[in-house]
Amino acid sequence: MSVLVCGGAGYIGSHTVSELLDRGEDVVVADNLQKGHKKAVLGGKLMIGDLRDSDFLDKVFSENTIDSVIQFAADSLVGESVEDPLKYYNNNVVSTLSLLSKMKQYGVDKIVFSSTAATYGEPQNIPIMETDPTIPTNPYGQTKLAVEKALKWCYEAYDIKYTALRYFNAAGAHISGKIGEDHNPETHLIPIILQAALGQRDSITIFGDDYNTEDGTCVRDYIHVTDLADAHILALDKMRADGKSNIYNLGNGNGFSVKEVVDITRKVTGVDIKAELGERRPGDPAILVASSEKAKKELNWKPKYNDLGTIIETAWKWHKENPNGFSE
Ligand SMILES: NC(=O)c1ccc[n+]([C@@H]2O[C@H](COP(=O)([O-])OP(=O)(O)OC[C@H]3O[C@@H](n4cnc5c(N)ncnc54)[C@H](O)[C@@H]3O)[C@@H](O)[C@H]2O)c1
Ligand SMILES: O=c1ccn([C@@H]2O[C@H](COP(=O)(O)OP(=O)(O)O[C@H]3O[C@H](CO)[C@@H](O)[C@H](O)[C@H]3O)[C@@H](O)[C@H]2O)c(=O)[nH]1
Repeated sequence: MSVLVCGGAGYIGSHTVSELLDRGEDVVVADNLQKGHKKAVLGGKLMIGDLRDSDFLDKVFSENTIDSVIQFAADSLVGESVEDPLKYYNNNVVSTLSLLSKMKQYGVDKIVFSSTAATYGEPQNIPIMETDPTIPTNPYGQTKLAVEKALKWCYEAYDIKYTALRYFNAAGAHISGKIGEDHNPETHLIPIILQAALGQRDSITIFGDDYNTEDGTCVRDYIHVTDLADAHILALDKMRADGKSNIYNLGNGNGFSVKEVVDITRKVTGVDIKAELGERRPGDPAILVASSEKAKKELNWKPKYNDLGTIIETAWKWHKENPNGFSE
């Protein structure tokens, strides 16, 4: 029996594939490589295709014996989603509905879904709890919330068990340095600062310093990618054991402002990275910090990388050793 990892050639997906392989699971990866990389998939079987392609999914489900699915495949840039919402509804909602139809058809009844802190929108409480209101401020978060609702109804109607994991900001790279974050174009804060440290950019731009936060810049909760990967496996284990559906936040509970992230990265790299002030980026909430108590209690999730300096060190190792990312 295999775990099907959709989007497994991407950043978080490839780190999860690595952890699944380490614990002896059979893995099938389905990815259209629009953002992913062949070299990021460290083992298992890679099948290249799009989740919206029904024939492709028939091939995936008929050629393999799938026990459960982990669904990472999506477009996931807040700013781009504001500019092009249809792209986000099309990929994020249509792809996952297409996948769910095939799961129903082939009798596969467990899915772990990559959701996001962006489902909450401008939070009413910090840290954010799973029971807090979900009012997304951008189409990206709205599409993820739409899928969460679809999962709930599919659970009730077809008994497809789901775990929606609402990640906060994924960061860092595999401790070994063998895989890491390689997005093109890169838009995420930490890799952008590291590109500046490598001299690949002259400077970075801070998107707004007039937010209602201590130093005026946005505050985020950065969680190590391997800690995220581990939570997916614990979620699978739990669904296999109790057959229940659930939603969990995954963050490390500490908020860091953009300016603080820049300062810590300067210390880690020893480079005096130049930071300029720019306009706010549309769709950005001021503060997103998680309460992950539910995941710790119910999944027995124990994040290992609690210090942001350590998280950035793992990313720095990857970027220094792979300044041009993956070769394919
Ligand atoms: N990176 C973060 O901080 C973060 C935070 C919260 C949630 N998420 C969610 O986690 C998931 C993974 O994020 P990531 O940063 O690893 O992204 P990523 O872009 O690196 O990975 C996504 C992968 O899915 C593939 N893909 C996209 N659409 C596809 C389709 N229609 N068919 C087949 N493959 C397709 C891409 O080629 C890529 O390999 C996404 O769903 C994202 O929304 C990410
Ligand atoms: O050049 C840059 C890039 C980012 N930022 C800021 O840095 C913070 C982090 O931005 P980024 O790394 O782009 O992540 P987010 O926009 O917070 O989104 C990430 O985290 C979300 C959950 O919190 C996920 O849902 C998204 O998929 C994922 O991209 C934000 O306040 C940005 O405005 C800058 O100031 N300058």
